[in-house]
Amino acid sequence: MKLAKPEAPLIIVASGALLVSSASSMVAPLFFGMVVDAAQKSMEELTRTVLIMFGIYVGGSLFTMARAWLFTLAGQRLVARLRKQLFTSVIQQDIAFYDTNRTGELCNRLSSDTQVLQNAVTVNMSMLSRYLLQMIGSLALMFYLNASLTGVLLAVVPVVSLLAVQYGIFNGTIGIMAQGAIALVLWYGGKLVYENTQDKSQGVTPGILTAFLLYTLQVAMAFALMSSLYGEFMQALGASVRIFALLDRKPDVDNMNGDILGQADGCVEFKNVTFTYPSRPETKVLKEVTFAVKPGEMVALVGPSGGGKSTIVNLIERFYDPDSGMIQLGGVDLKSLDPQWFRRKIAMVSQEPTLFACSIKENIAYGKMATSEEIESAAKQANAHNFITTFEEGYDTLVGERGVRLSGGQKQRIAIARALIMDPVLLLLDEATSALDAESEHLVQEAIDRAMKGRTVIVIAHRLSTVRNASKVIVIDKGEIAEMGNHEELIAKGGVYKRLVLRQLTAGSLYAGNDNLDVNTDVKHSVNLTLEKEKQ
Ligand SMILES: Nc1ncnc2c1ncn2[C@@H]1O[C@H](COP(=O)(O)OP(=O)(O)OP(=O)(O)O)[C@@H](O)[C@H]1O
Repeated sequence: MKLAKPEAPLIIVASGALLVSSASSMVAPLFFGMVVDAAQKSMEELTRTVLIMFGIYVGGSLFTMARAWLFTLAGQRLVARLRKQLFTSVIQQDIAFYDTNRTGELCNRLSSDTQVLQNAVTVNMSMLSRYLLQMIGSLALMFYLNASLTGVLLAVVPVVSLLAVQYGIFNGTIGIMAQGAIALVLWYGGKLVYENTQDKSQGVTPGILTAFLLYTLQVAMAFALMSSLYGEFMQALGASVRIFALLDRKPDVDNMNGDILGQADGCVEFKNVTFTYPSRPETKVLKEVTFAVKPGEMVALVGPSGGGKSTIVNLIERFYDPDSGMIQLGGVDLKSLDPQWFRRKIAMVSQEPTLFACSIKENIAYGKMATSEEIESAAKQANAHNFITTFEEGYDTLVGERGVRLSGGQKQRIAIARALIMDPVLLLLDEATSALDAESEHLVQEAIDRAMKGRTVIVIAHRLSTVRNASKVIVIDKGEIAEMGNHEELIAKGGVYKRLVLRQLTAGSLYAGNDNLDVNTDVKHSVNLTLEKEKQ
């Protein structure tokens, strides 16, 4: 596996330690048996054997510790790199990916799936190799020492293993008691075999018998523990399939390649754009949409809720690609431009701005490395400076997760400052419909009006006053352009737009089902005048 390459030396050393520690546990029962026999001979022999056994035990333990430490180290390094690669892959994905993948699941991929994989390739793998080595080594030694006795004792291995797998008898106090009971049964069973067979003549000593019993237990235990690893390996298999699917996923909207234009002029053109959200392939959200926005123009998108206004904005940012047709920026197909480049030329202020859990300063300077002066100047233009300076920490105030420590109006003004600091050629705006108090609303509106000056603006308009100032109003209904023209022309036309305006005048809303909208009395008056003129 390419991923494990840098850890290869560590894993090789760890495997060496694994071999030595497994060998020591393989010979341990034999030496225990030798102690039993030595006890019947002389004190010196007993001392010598006990010392050798102790040496093997201490040496084996040291290698076991080294093995565990090295495998853990290799595993942690591996998982750290895997997480970095996964994170890079996650943040490179297109927006469509986030429409279908939940954040919680992605976090799981990064945290627990990688952890499961780490355990599998290091701890579980080393345990499996150790048990396997222990089992094969022990069996080989037993056969070498006495084949017929091995045959008899091995008959009990499946029973003990089954008990162990079924009831987990190797854990806790019950485990120790169960092991003791099994050892007793084996001891008497073995003794019986020993006394009633010709093995007596083959030099089976009580020590060898003890060693055999311990080996039988060891083999049974290794077998049981190996089967318990099966579940963990299956889990790791699932985790690795999910991880590698994510690592290998190529975003549909390619972020890496594309041209950089010398100058971006803010001119936007939609040519027969048809679009379906990948997460809802059965519904066409935009149908053959064609319009052009000239540099410096202010264009308002209006229409009933769900008509496709935000979708148009999403497509300009190239969060998605159209199914057919073309979107051009500065006369060039958006698909052939470098998204990282053109997104720096476009700023977006949405109804619910996304703030990050850091300071106000960092939130404003999110799109650009800016000086304190630039940050302050942007905040002043966005009517945010005054409220920021009332905070004890000023621009260093932490806004909390998603900006929870700020009011709706304050969040919007921070978002406007963030847009202004970029000095974008194209400003995409979604006017707030959320209920702001009159003071806050006025400050936000003033900031928006200021932000619009001197650049191309496409605004999803909710206020009649904005629409009236727009050089072009595009009415989007059910994914199609229903009408296009300026306010006066569209009122004169007497179509969808006029009905929307009338509804706003009667229900206080430019859109069906939304009555939070503000209509200034003077605007109402002017529209009424227009409508009356039209009647005459
Ligand atoms: N990410 C998405 N995945 C699937 N469908 C979506 C997605 N976003 C919007 N839609 C659907 O696309 C259609 C157009 O939505 P859009 O948000 O563009 O409308 P809108 O005119 O901006 O509405 P509103 O004024 O309520 O914001 C709706 O039917 C909506 O349900």
